Amino acid sequence: MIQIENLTKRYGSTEVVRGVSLRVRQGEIAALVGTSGSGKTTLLRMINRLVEPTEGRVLIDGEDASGIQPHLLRRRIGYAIQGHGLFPHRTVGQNIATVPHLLNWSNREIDARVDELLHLFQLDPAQFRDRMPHELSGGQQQRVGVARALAARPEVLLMDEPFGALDPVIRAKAQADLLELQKKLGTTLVIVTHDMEEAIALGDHIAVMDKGRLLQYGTPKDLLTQPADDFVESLIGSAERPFRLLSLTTVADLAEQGEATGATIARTTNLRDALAECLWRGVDVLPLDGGGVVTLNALRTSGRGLAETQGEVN
Ligand SMILES: Nc1ncnc2c1ncn2[C@@H]1O[C@H](COP(=O)(O)OP(=O)(O)OP(=O)(O)O)[C@@H](O)[C@H]1O
Repeated sequence: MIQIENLTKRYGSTEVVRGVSLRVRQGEIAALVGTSGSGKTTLLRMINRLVEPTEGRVLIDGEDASGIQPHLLRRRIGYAIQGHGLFPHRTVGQNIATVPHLLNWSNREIDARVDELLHLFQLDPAQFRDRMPHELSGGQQQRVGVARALAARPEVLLMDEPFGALDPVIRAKAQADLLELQKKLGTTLVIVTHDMEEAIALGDHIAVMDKGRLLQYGTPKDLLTQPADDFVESLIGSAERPFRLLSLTTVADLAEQGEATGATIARTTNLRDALAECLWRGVDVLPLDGGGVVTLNALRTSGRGLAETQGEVN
């Protein structure tokens, strides 16, 4: 659990983070979004004391971070940044081993951990362990960057625009991999992103920042249905809101008995993707994995229901 209490950062007379309080529960993902310069990175870096707070405090599992030596704190908290930040003259294996090495793990333990993480990130150790970072694609570099941040099994992982440099297709894949991994490991995650879509896809809770202030901290649904003010509403994008709401629910909730032709879709498919699939295939019913169907009619009704809850009925 991360508790951020009334955290403020001033440079001279300028307050770049202003009295922010929020909690991230064990195993949850918090996404920090907001305009450029709103203080997201500064807030993130105060969690691992790369930036020292001017006022307020951060508790990690109840322990005041200001009482933990910064270098020890940073070994407990993984940190991954945009453009991966890999050491260019060290192999993939050496990069991943950085923190375990600092913690004096045995060579045997380190080698086993490196291979375990490479497997986890779908990079064959025999093929990738001894490569240099420049011998990897952008997506592979990014995965190694995240693997390195996770190497010493940190309780908390901080990520600053980790997928910002990736193209949209790889980015979606990287997000899905991260979600799966995070569920498996139970890591508490705080991620800074410019991309509301990414925040909605990843965040259990989303923190919206503007000019150093926290405007709203809530679930994706809270933000979509009850934006705290015009700024949050504009960031959410009112035109896309119905689609974003659709992306929060899976077809499993709308499954009906019946049969339909064509390839089945997973029950975890969200309503937006199912709607796109109907339009793309030109059908009004889709078969589901494991039996049953979802109909275009059910998707429409559900979409209308969601729109009504936010007062957008026409
Ligand atoms: N060391 C520093 N000295 C003075 N001002 C700083 C320092 N670091 C950051 N700032 C200022 O603090 C404000 C917040 O910066 P921060 O990087 O936290 O914003 P951000 O929301 O992460 O922005 P972006 O999305 O563009 O990365 C900016 O106006 C920035 O210029």
